[in-house]
Amino acid sequence: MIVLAGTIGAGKTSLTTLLAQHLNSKAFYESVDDNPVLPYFYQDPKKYAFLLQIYFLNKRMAQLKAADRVPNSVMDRSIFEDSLLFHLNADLGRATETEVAVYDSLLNNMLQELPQQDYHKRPELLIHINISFATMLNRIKKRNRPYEQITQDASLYDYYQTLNQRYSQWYENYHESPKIQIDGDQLDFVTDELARKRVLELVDQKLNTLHQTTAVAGNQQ
Ligand SMILES: Nc1ncnc2c1ncn2[C@@H]1O[C@H](COP(=O)(O)OP(=O)(O)OP(=O)(O)O)[C@@H](O)[C@H]1O
Repeated sequence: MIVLAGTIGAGKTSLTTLLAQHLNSKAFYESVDDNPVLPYFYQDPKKYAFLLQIYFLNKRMAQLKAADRVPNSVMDRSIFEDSLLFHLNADLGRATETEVAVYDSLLNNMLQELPQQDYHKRPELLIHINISFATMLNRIKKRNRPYEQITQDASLYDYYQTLNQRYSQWYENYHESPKIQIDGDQLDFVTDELARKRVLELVDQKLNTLHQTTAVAGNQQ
């Protein structure tokens, strides 16, 4: 299982599609437009932050179980980032300490579920698409989901900025699996054919290295 990571508008969904095609495998998407809680969350984050996380956690666990059965499956967001987003929301006063404690413990419990398959919960590779704050704002504007627009709610500017900053730190501290970072400002794999090729090359190289390491480890046993 390969998982994509990155802030809002980083291009996770698009790269998931590209990679699944490239690897001749299956893509697993978190559908955003039919998320019943998201518009409410943006309207009243304090009231709906906890419910939104429970919604995402439930969906992602189901997705993980389905993706686990497919070789080389590609997922459009990692379960680990939900925690990053929830902790940011909690720090902004949108969730109580108790809600955070309950969420953290539930996440932990769920990740330990099916212990015989525990290693499958850790992806083979995490791909972080790193974009600057300016690119993030452009993409959000261009995509035009009403509830994400800063013109609707000026406080979103700070939320997005902090989220973008926390992602860099989060990636540095991520050690659940092998990882690779793609420069999403430089490599616009959605519109630029050459960039697309380069990104797929980078991923192939990393996967080859990982497969070689696994083969060597296997031979030594
Ligand atoms: N765990 C979470 N907590 C709060 N909001 C979340 C969480 N996960 C996703 N979101 C929200 O859901 C929406 C979709 O986010 P996400 O980054 O997954 O997809 P995206 O914006 O389509 O990204 P991409 O363009 O990279 O595919 C955003 O408004 C984001 O803020």
